Amino acid sequence: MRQYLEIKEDYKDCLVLFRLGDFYETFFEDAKITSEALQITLTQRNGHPMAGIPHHALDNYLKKLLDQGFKVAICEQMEDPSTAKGIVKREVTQVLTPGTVVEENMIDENNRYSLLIYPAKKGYVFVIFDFSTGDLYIDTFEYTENEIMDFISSYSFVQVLLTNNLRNIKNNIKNSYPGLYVEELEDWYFNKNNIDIVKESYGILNPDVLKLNDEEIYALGAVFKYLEVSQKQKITHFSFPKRFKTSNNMILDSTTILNLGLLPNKETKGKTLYDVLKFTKTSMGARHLQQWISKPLISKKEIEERQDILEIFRNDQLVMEELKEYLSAVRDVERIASRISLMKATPRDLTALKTTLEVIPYINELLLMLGLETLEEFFELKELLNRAIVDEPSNQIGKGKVIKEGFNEELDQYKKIFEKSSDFLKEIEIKEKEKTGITNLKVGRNKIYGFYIEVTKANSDKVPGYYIRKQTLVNSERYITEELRELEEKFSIAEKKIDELEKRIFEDLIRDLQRYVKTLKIFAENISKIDILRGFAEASIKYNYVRPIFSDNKFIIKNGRHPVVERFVEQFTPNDIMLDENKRFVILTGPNMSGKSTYLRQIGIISIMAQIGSFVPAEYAEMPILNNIYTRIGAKDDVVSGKSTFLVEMSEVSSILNNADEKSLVLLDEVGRGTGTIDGISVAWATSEYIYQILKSYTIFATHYMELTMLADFYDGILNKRVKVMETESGIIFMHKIEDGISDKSYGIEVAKLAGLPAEVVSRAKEVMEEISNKTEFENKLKSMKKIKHRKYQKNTKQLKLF
Ligand SMILES: Nc1ncnc2c1ncn2[C@@H]1O[C@H](COP(=O)(O)OP(=O)(O)OP(=O)(O)O)[C@@H](O)[C@H]1O
Repeated sequence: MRQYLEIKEDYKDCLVLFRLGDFYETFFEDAKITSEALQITLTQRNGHPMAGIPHHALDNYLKKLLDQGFKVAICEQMEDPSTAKGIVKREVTQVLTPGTVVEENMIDENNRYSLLIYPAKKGYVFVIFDFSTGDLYIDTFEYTENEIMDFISSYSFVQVLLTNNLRNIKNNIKNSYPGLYVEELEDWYFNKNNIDIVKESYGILNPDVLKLNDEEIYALGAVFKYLEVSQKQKITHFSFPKRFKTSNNMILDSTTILNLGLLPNKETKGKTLYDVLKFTKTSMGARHLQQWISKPLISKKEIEERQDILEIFRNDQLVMEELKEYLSAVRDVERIASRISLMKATPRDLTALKTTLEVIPYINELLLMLGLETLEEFFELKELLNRAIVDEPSNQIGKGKVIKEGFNEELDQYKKIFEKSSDFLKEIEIKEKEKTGITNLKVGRNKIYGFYIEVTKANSDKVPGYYIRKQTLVNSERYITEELRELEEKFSIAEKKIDELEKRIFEDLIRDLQRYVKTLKIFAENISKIDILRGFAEASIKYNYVRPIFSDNKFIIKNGRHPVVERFVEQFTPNDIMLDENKRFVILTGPNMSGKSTYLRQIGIISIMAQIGSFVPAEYAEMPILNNIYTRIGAKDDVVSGKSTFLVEMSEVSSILNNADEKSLVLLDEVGRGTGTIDGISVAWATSEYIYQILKSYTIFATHYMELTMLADFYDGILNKRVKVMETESGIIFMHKIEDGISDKSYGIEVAKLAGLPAEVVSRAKEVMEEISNKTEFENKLKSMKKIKHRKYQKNTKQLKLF
């Protein structure tokens, strides 16, 4: 127990799983927590609480603990208990958190991004990394605490690390995401010699090649230090840091990713753009698809390169189908490479790698037929794996069932001795039967007692004198002979040697394979691209998408559809948009539920699809390459920070007005609704003018404020559109069709009726409306709006930041 307490002292923040024989035990407070979390029995040892899990079921239980946000330290026996003198030496061999698991059976195909937040002089450095794939991004963001929360909400992080002076953010995260693992890192994680850790991890002499500033290097060093401490080894499998903000990509803000339903989270799973486009066959492809969607391209050349490949697949559907079959056999090489680098690869990983390498030539054959670039074939690696690993290896190393015959002479020799001894056992059985005349005599082996000759009690009198009694069972006796004892010794030595040798050979092999990690990761990226684009081709055929073309000053979508909504409604009504440099602002009016938000989102999503290289749900699309999309859709309270709906709304508008430009698409839904009508209209009016005059962004503004439609009288480039509604005897029918004009009524009461409000309430509402709707008043308001003085904005962005 003293040994346990000493170890626990160093791992106070962890649940310590302490190996005792065939169990991992937990003690004291840890035992109470573990038994509760895993629903296992709480027992006692010397009067102290204890709860244990069988060693073979570790992964299963570990997964449950990590999923519940615990940090777990695994304390192993460092020597064989049967030969150890005194107390068996034990050490913590690894510390696991949700962001540091890489074991195949504990994680699904999705990326497992962790986020480290480090306060910089200006803003915060974010390091976003996936330990299981080695993918890493870094950047400095001038975010407010609320923007940090938004950022966290739009990416499904598995853990957040932060410095200990960010308590407020930590508490906010804890309140908003109770299941998310959050850890404060002490100051010593961040210091000057982090530069050395970074250099070592990347094997570089000069960190300048990483193009990071000092603060970013510290933050990155802290990540490596954290991982080194928890994994107890050097970390070398990460890719060079990629910038989150690059000039090659659109940087979608988290609000837009959420508003447009681009990537799945718990609530939107199955109903996002990602779900519609996920025709990928490999886990790597699926993960990279998420990355593509969150970072659409802005280079026409790169987009068109993707489109060209897609088109090639699309034009040869037979090959496309065949390729699908082969891709299905491709395993998660990206993660296998990480496990090789971390010395955590299993025999199963190597078989998976072998299978993958075997299908590459077939994939390459198809790629060649299509005139596409082929993939690296790794001949040498394939040959090595074929030579080293048996076809169906056991996942338990040390039983002689992993390393192939011929790979290591010494191992082969002991395996032969082992096999011979088994044959010899059979011979002894025959011989002893003959000698003693006991026909049901059996020669066998028991894990604890070793070799034995078993004779039933009925035949005890026939047992010869040279049999030495070893064990008494209910109906039989077990004996040993001198010959058998000698054989047993040889057998045990061989068994032990096989165990030692196979483990060592396997370890050496993995170490040797580390030279392939970099190229395997490049392969992973290349095959993901093929997988995704093949999938885009399949989606484009199945869902009838067209290839968009890009032109600077036209934004034309004919008969466009919302790719997600169209999958869920019986009949989707397609709609057009036609904007250009002179007509680039649409005020869209229409009743609730008529399809305004869908239309708005559809234009955003189609733009994103176009810029990730996919075809789009439309009959024709000619669009500009946008450098960003900004959205203000839906009103939500920010309970955590205590901000009202209106304040959240205005913060978002402020961010748009500070960032959008003529190459942006701005989608506004109901701006100003969170406050009084007059205030709301005024803010919406001023915002629209500013966007129109100064930012010149392509904009669609859906609103209930009829008054805003008067903007079109002031500015030639502002258009009024409405959603068509049909009035019938029994109520209104939504046509979901966008047409020129202004929605003349708000139909609020009609929608209330559709929603099932009691008939009396609906008819009373109509009565009240008759009485209060004063036409003259409305007309007077319009008249006074006509008199609004023109205002020419002067661009002065510095003063704009309101929140
Ligand atoms: N073009 C369309 N074709 C078919 N169905 C549609 C179309 N657009 C919208 N719908 C259906 O109508 C529903 C309501 O659409 P949407 O949310 O866009 O309305 P809205 O006008 O924005 O409403 P609100 O003002 O209340 O937010 C959608 O969930 C969808 O089922």
